[in-house]
Amino acid sequence: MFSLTKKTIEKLLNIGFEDEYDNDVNQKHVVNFSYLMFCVSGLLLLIVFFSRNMPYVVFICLVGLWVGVIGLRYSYRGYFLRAQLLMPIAKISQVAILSLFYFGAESGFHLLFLNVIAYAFIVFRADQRFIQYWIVIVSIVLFLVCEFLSPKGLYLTSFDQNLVLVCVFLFTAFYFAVVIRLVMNRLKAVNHHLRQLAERDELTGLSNRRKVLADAVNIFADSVINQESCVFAIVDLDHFKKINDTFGHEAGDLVLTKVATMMASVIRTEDEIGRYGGEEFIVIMPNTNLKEAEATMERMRESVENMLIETEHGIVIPVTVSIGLAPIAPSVSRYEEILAQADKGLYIAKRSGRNRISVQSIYQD
Ligand SMILES: Nc1nc2c(ncn2[C@@H]2O[C@H](COP(=O)(O)OP(=O)(O)OP(=O)(O)O)[C@@H](O)[C@H]2O)c(=O)[nH]1
Repeated sequence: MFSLTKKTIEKLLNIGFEDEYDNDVNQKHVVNFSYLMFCVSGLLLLIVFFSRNMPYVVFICLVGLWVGVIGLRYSYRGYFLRAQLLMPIAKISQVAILSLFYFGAESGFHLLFLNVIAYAFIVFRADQRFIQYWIVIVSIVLFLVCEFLSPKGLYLTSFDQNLVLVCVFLFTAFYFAVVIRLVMNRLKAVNHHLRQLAERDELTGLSNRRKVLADAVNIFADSVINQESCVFAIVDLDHFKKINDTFGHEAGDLVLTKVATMMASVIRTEDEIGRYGGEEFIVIMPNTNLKEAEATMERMRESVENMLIETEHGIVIPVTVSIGLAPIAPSVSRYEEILAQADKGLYIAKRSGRNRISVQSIYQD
């Protein structure tokens, strides 16, 4: 029940846009949310006026509700600017009518101008400052008019008055809380997305060079401090230039992607893998002794060798990898030295005929 309500609300908030990373996504959420709140408050007022037997005002409430639905419809159809603009006009009219003509300023309805001001600041972009300032100025002026002219409205008992004030307070607090939450959630999602873009290799989906080297620094430091074994490996596709030249660059990309996925599936979740550059990858295996690392890398080598990667014409592309391995040694103070050792291992594996692994270790365990 709760998740169904949540899903329905999310659907309503997302009216009129699908792209999660759309530039105006925050504003659109707030616009839709404001319309939802507008409709809900309009409905409540409708009930109040109906129960007080005031058909004339009930009619005005119905008009307000109709405007709310039109706003949502604008959003749905993609007329975002119209949806943006109609909301403050409708809200200002609603609050002004309530405060100046019906309930009077003592009701406290005019505090709802705060919501309009918050709306204006969040929903309009820097290039829409003109509209933003107008909405803020009109709201402030009308607020002051209500406050200082103190128009009298319907006779409200002190209980009625308190009730309205509590409702206005709750409505405003809820509005602010949800709007801040919407903005924060979006910010979090965008930050996450940006981090992904900054840390992922676009082609293979693995960590990119920057991320895997940052991991290397951290894992190296942790291993040294905790005196744990750790092994670095560099994996390089054999004769990759030939694959590109023979089957085309697109086929080369396909090979890189498939091999990367296969390699990532061979290692443990606590291991790290990333694209070092071109057809070269780094694997970092924390908490692993050399024998275990050799076994994992041998499994990786074999898995790649046995892969069946086909071009779109059904031709199988033969792929193998050479791997250089190096464990952390107590005498080493920088991770770059371990990487250099692994690179040396890779060079030897290539020179010895490729499709093999080679260990460069200062000490064997
Ligand atoms: N398709 C594709 N090719 C790439 C990419 N990045 C680098 N390459 C190619 O990878 C090839 C690497 O060639 P080399 O460094 O000569 O190495 P190799 O042919 O694999 O030879 P060995 O490493 O000695 O076995 C170059 O032709 C690059 O253009 C990429 O993202 N996609």
